[in-house]
Amino acid sequence: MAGSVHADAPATGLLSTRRLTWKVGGVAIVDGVSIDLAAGEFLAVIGPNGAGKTSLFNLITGLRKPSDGSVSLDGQDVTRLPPHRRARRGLGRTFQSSSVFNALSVAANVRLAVQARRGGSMRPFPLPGRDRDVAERADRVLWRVGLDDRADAPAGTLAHGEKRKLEIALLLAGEPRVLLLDEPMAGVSAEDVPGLVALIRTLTREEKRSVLMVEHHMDVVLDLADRVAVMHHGALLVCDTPDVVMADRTVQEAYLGEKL
Ligand SMILES: Nc1ncnc2c1ncn2[C@@H]1O[C@H](COP(=O)(O)OP(=O)(O)OP(=O)(O)O)[C@@H](O)[C@H]1O
Repeated sequence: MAGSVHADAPATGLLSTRRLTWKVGGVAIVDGVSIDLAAGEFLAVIGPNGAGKTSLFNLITGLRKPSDGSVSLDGQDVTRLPPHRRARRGLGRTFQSSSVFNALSVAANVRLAVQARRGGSMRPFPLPGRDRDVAERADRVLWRVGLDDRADAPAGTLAHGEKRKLEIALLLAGEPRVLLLDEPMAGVSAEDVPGLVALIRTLTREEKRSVLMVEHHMDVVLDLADRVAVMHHGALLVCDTPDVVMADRTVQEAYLGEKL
């Protein structure tokens, strides 16, 4: 398996998995995956439909319990921790299906996420004084993703591209050290893709965040990723630089009949 981590190697990444496995009815949906995500690294996870990419994310964030193997953050085993405890340790995730409250304003959605991060209640409207720093933090995050001019709009009225930005804002509100982006370009119109790619590049490279991203658009993957992990039938086929991965014959074969 080119460029990948040996299953017995110590967990050296900011985020590491070892022999991570999830079986359903005896079938391995995720099959012995060992990866290391270094601090400041951008690792893309690709693979044909049904390869197990979202399931791998679910195991890393704790939404699913593995049948075998481990997940560690900063060298600490978090395999048994529930999702909110992993989030508190710096693991943040966007979802393919939207996690936005459509009836609330864009700003109120972000304030809720900031409050949740600070261990506050989920009150949708800030109180004066005590919650001022929450509102200020939310404003900063909205400005950061370029949604400050849409702060008062109901979230349900946002266009697809704007909604993706709001999902990224909700993620940033949690102040994560490791960002898990699940298909950030899904549903985004072709003309909005470059803007969203530029935003993700700025948020990650300039601020040296570590990112694990599942994405089907290969041009986006090649544009952003330092390394690419390819999954097929639940297992890791290759994990290496984009050039090496694109030239790999087993990868071409895995994608047979699909556009790479
Ligand atoms: N809860 C479940 N029970 C049984 N099978 C499941 C479950 N969740 C996922 N699967 C199956 O596991 C396989 C991997 O699914 P997963 O969504 O992880 O793939 P993926 O690589 O993210 O696919 P896509 O690119 O289409 O989003 C699929 O065959 C899917 O049907």
